[in-house]
Amino acid sequence: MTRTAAEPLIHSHQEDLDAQGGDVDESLLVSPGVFIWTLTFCASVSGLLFGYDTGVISSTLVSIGTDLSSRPLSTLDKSLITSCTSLFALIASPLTGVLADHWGRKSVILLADVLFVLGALWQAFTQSVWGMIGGRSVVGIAVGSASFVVPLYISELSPSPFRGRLVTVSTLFITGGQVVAYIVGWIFSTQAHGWRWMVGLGALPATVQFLVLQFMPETPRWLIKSNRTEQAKRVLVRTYGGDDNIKNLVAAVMRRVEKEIYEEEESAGERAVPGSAKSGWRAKLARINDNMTQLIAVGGNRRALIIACMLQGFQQLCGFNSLMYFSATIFALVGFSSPTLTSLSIAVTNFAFTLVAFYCIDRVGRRGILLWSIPIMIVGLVLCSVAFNFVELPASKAVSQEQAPAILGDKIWPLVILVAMVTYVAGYAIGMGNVPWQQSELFPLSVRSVGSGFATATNWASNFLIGVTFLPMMKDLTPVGTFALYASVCLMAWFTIWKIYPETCGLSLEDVGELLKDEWNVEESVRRAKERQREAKLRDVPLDS
Ligand SMILES: O[C@H]1[C@H](O)[C@@H](O)[C@H](O)[C@@H](O)[C@H]1O
Repeated sequence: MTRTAAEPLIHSHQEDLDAQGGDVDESLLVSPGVFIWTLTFCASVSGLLFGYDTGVISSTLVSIGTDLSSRPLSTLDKSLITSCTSLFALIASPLTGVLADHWGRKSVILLADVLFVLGALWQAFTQSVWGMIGGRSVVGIAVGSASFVVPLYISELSPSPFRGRLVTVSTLFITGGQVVAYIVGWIFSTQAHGWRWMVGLGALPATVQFLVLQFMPETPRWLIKSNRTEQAKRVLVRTYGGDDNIKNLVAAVMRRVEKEIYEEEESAGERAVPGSAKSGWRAKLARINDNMTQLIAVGGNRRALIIACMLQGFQQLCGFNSLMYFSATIFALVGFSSPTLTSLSIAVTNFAFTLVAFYCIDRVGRRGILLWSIPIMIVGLVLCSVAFNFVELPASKAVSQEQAPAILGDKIWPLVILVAMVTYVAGYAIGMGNVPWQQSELFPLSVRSVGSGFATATNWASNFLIGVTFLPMMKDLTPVGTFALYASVCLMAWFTIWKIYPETCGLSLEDVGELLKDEWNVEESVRRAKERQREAKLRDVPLDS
């Protein structure tokens, strides 16, 4: 079999299967091709913007001074500027979830780019606090749309053995964007009006992505659903490589998706009230209404929604973003002389350990990686909570982001807190930080987009909650209580995942739907995942090397 650089490697057993004309197994693919890598990287630029825009706000707030409305920012101004982004993200994700079904996944990425540019320029040129809130809200709509549609786009394009790691690339870009935001913030914070550059720079990658996206295809699954089968076939051929030897594989994927659509349309037909045929926008509204109902009423969809929302909720409620937003404040409180630089260790650890997730996720599995990484988070949080007992905090001063005083006490405990936080963040980045973004694979095609939209809204709602409760909790519940609470949330997450989250690693998108159809199927899924691993070993092909 000849192979060009643009084609994925495929195990030679594939040729035997093709010769026999038998059905084909995606796990025989040995690596993704250049085409799919290129699409993944281009789509993930939205992740970079997501990370950058959410990460840059803390240095922006401390650099604005009196540039807006000719006065210093009040605490209320700061809260509004910070929280409006997550608020608008949470409103936008279910709405653009519906749009992604009608316009296509790519169109929503394009829309998000336009909003990213608009929001960045709006913030950079605004003269008032309300102008800033307006700009941040536009960015919120962009972030809310991009955060669900990019993993959806990637998972619908990816061959199943690589889906986990390809979706993880978008999380790598998010965490990378946060590191870049910290560094840019640090560079520009010393310059007069430097914050305008910090927020304005986000327009650059968005413009580049907008241009590159013109050359990128829609996902084959959306194309098939929109009756564009020839186009879908062309995308699949390029995704799996142009080689004749994979034609059976492409045909098998087409068959699988068409079968799923056929079954879904058949049951929609059965559900339709006789004589209720509508046309135009009425038909569209009826379709949207039907999708929403099906998301809740059909057992498999409901289970998928519960798992996706549960994972997204726990991703935020475990408290990671309080460190992302306020770690400099905490490090200043416990006495580090350079808190901003110390807090960079949080962002860098998050990025570095997402690389570990990238390596492991298709080997260990989604469920597997969560079950062994959450205990690491718990160890970090408990250690943190214990260490805070030994650090004397300035009781007279409220915990505020502005000027937390440098202090005190024994030097060893602040260091223990740093080590504990880094341990927690490492555990988070390996599992919780990225597995919830694999959400799209849980839903069948008919409700994939709306389901992912709702799960993403859960993420942003919980993100908002953590953002507004962290500082009051540090004050009223004390740091010891706050970190102990996050540890107990992680414990709850572990048990819930253990009970209801089946292993989806290596399954095709269509097979995941089958898995959740009648029950959670946890034991069966784990057994089958082990079987797949054994088979791969027997063939001497790592599932995902
Ligand atoms: O997956 C991402 C990532 O873990 C980020 O670091 C975090 O800030 C986001 O909230 C999360 O959704």
